[in-house]
Amino acid sequence: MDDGGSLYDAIGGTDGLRRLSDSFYERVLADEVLAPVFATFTPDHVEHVAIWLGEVFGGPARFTEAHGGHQALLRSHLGLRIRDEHRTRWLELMGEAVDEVLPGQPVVRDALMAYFGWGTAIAQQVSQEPVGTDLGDPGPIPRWTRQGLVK
Ligand code: HEM
Repeated sequence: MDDGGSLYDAIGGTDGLRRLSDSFYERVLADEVLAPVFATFTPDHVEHVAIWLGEVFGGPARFTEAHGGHQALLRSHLGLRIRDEHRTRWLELMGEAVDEVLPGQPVVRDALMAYFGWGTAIAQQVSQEPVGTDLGDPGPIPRWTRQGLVK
């Protein structure tokens, strides 16, 4: 079946994801709802998010190999106490970033936003637990295609 290829390729690989991550963080840091949540932001985040998304969307497993894998990602969100309004705003700003970086690609947009809807719910849930919580083994980093989560 022709499934249109990986989302990673559709976005333009790691460079495309860097552009997406850059555009997103520019918006976050200028946003009065989210900027305070990202008070510990450093420029490394842009690259780390691009690497994470690359692995999720079918690119190389670089987050697993060099950045602590699924568990490290979950741990980054511990203690943030993300509220509904934060998550809603996160999704709005990511939607704007997708529109800027990938204009005129509604099918890819829908697939990305479906992942972000799913992933932000997990981030919000984990963020209610205090820093240092033992998360156990969360398993490998999830993979997401145009058909959704790979089971
Ligand atoms: C699909 C959803 C999400 C993904 C893929 C994601 C990805 C990431 C990644 C890769 C990092 C680590 C950055 C680094 O180590 O440099 C990170 C950290 C962070 N994320 Fe998320 N995130 C998501 C949802 C959210 C949401 C909904 C919020 C809040 C509204 C949020 C707030 C933060 C903050 C504040 C940090 C920095 C924590 C620190 O200082 O280490 N994230 N996120």
